[in-house]
Amino acid sequence: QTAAPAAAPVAPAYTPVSQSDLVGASTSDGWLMFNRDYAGQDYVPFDQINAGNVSTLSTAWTSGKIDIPDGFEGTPIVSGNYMFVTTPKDHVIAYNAKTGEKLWQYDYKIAPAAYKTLCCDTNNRGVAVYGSSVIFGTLDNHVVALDATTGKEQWNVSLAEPGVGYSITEAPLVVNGKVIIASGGGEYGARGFIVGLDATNGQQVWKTYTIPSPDEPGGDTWPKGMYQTGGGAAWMTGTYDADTNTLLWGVGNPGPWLAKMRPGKNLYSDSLLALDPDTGKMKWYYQYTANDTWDYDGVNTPQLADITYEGKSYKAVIEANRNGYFYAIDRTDGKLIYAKPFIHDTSILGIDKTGHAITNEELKPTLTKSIFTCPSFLGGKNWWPGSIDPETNMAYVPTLHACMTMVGVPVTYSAGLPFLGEKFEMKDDPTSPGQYGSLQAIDLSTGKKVWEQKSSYPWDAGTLATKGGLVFSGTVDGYLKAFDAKTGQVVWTSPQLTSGIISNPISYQIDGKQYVAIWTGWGGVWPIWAGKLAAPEVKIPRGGQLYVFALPSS
Ligand SMILES: O=C(O)c1cc(C(=O)O)c2c(n1)C(=O)C(=O)c1cc(C(=O)O)[nH]c1-2
Ligand SMILES: [Ca+2]
Repeated sequence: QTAAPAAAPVAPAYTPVSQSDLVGASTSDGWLMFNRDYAGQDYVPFDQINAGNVSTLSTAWTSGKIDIPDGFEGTPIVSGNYMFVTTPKDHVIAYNAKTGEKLWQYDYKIAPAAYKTLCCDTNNRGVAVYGSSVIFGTLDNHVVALDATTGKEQWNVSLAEPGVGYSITEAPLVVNGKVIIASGGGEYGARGFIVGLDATNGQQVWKTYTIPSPDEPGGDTWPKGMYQTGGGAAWMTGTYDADTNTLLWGVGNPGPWLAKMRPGKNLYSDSLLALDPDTGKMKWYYQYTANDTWDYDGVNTPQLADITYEGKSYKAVIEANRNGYFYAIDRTDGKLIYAKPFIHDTSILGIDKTGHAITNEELKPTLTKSIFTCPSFLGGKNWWPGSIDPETNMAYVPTLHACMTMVGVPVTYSAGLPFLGEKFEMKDDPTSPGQYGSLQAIDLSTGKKVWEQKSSYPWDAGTLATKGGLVFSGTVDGYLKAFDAKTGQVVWTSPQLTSGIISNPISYQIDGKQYVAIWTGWGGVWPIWAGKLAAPEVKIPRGGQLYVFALPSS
């Protein structure tokens, strides 16, 4: 390249990221991983932006519109002065996080076969940073490492063929020099797995299937041979307990969807797995929904929190599950602390003496029986990460309110085709018709709702809690909002942005200035699968744009 050097961006210096930087991510000025820190709290200890001044928040810089019509689900990662983002088509872009200057762009070429096995839109939720690498997964199942300062490829490995069911949508997590990442593909019967790759060269160190073979523990919870097409995709980034060196990772729905075809608990579908990050060996598991027939993937972020419940202290892992229950589980042994419904729920009847959900067997469809149940197959909450505020002791949870009809249909497995065995249609929740979403604050020491902001739209965006006493989240019609963390009152609404928001807001500081960043870019699962319920969103313009907000300079 001989282009005019004066126009070339001056790349800021980059400080390589170490394992101790990742362990200390919660006190960093950046946003070093998908959920900011290993605990997965999506909380920043910054209070420059607060209830007193948030009304003056304005745009510091934007990316300009990016003309891709699919859902922008990526969480920007900020390390030093660099911000790394992904587009739904596996492009990676580096910006100067302070000025918005574009530093480089890497255009991954997705194998066309990959597009036929994407259940829920074309998307990429972001990168991981480690050493001088920026690491991400692709829809055709590669994991790629780029040089953070130049965007040049360092290594590129393939985990599975495209077109047979697998696809990677999640951001990797790096622990102890290993890139931990997993596939999606539960709707295609692809047998789920999680891998640990050597971060220096991409070589596989371990691979753990989420669905056991007959000779492994849990293998007897499947009818003969069905584990091979049993789904169980671990398609959302997990978290990590550094104190006990334990990885926590959620597992999705079993395949096929029609449970009557696979009697048994179908471990480890819809479960939380505790794994050794160095070997992939399982320490314990907790199954949220046994023998699931409703697509209640157990993949929502397992968030670490130290809580008190009924007078006792626990090292807990918190998860607002797709089955509509808000769980607190002891993260030292996988035992339930409590689980409480946070939406209208007919699929789950309560919790039994062993601490597990009692599923409503009457509301499981067969080839001849159609059922109506709540929540819908998109769950009481889908993948959008919530946040945990240690000061208010609350979890801020984006929730969905809808029900569904469902009936069995004959299906046989064929690689690369949907493996469902059910037909379904989303319906209004009779207890809250026309109200498809809410943002809820839940007290960690009771599991009970403290406040709720209802919306006619689904609540399709993640949340960010800040020490400034604020909770940020986005709306389907394109507004970023700040809520008072204690009361839920709206204290700031952005101007209407170019598209709807289905991503997770982040915050970072550079040179003593606090920024809040968010992608717009409507898409994701709702417009594809919500049927008539998604009619109001047809008018929402498509295309992505990254917005970065800050207080005006005084
Ligand atoms: O079982 C799976 O493998 C799998 C994967 C994905 C994905 O990778 O995005 C989703 C789902 N399931 C799913 O059930 C779902 O509701 C969903 C929503 C979204 C999205 O990006 O909005 N992805 C997925
Ligand atoms: Ca699924």
